[in-house]
Amino acid sequence: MGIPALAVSLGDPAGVGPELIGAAWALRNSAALPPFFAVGGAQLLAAAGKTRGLTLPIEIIADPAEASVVFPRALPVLGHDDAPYCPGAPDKDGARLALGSLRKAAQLAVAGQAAGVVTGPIAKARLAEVGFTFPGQTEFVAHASGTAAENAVMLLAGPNLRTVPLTVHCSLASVPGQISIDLICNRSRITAASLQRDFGIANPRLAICALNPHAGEDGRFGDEEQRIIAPAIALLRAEGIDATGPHPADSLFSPHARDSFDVALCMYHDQALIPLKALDFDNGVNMTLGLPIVRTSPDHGTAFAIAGKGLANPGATLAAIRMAGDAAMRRRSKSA
Ligand SMILES: NC(=O)C1=CN([C@@H]2O[C@H](COP(=O)(O)OP(=O)(O)OC[C@H]3O[C@@H](n4cnc5c(N)ncnc54)[C@H](O)[C@@H]3O)[C@@H](O)[C@H]2O)C=CC1
Ligand SMILES: NCC(=O)COP(=O)(O)O
Repeated sequence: MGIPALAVSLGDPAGVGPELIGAAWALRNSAALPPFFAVGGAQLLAAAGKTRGLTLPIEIIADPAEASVVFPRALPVLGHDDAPYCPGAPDKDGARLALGSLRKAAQLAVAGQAAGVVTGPIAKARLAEVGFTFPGQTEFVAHASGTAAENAVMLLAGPNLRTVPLTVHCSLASVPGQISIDLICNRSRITAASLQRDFGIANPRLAICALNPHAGEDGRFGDEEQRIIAPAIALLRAEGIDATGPHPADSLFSPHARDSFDVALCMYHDQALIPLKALDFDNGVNMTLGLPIVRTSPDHGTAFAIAGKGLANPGATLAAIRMAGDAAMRRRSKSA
């Protein structure tokens, strides 16, 4: 029996998520995408597709197992949950639909009825208004799959770069207090194992960023490098992990330096996401490492201002679906 289809959650219905699901289905052959189905939103997806000039054949399915058969001729949509299409105007009904779609997609992946989950972009503040208590979809999917939040690691991956933010959705002021030897070692171990398992990199090279300018300049601009980051790197190296650093972050992303590592572990969100989005915005994928299930997402957000205008680039959604399919295949072939 083949691998099941991927479950794709809608994201916020007022954002670019729904139109990009339709665009991905329309490009499925040229983009060599694995089979996927959307979780809910049949009317919404049809209306969003129209804004891009697409008349999408949509078939509602009752069981994810039907998706792979339907996929070549129509966009499979699981179930009847729906909402009106109001691009650029998020509301609570839409947030509830987004949350229900995310929850169901994650459940199906956990149950093995989907090969993995690809999450459409949500606005965290909108979902919080309808009871979403997690900082983001990363922590939600970790919880749904029985994984401790500290073991769910955010990877941003594009054709030119992979980065991991070691701290994520928190204030910049809280970052120095959150960085510890345990945090760096735990997330580095998960990253190294995931690059082997999901990307087939036998001996991943991890570049660990400094926190301070010039890696602290021998303690003149901060001592986190000496107290925390260098000792963590020494521990990782003693375990056989190819970790280097602390690297001054300003030069780590130059074309020459990028050849010297497979992933950069960064101390805070923007240190990781700025270079990734500068280089690979239209093909960037957010993947959660350390889970028993595969989860990816496009790197971008809801982009409310351009939703429904035919302007949103589908590249990151295509890349997220493809990466999830590749990872699921690798896991499947290893366990066979
Ligand atoms: N994976 C997810 O669920 C993510 C969700 N977000 C959420 O999205 C909301 C908006 O966040 P922003 O920081 O404004 O980021 P954003 O990615 O939504 O928009 C940033 C800029 O990029 C443009 N853009 C985004 N996607 C595009 C695409 N596919 N093609 C062309 N242009 C595109 C937008 O028009 C805007 O100018 C926030 O509520 C945030 O929480 C942000 C990042 C990821
Ligand atoms: N900046 C990345 C982002 O917001 C995605 O977060 P998540 O919802 O995937 O946890």
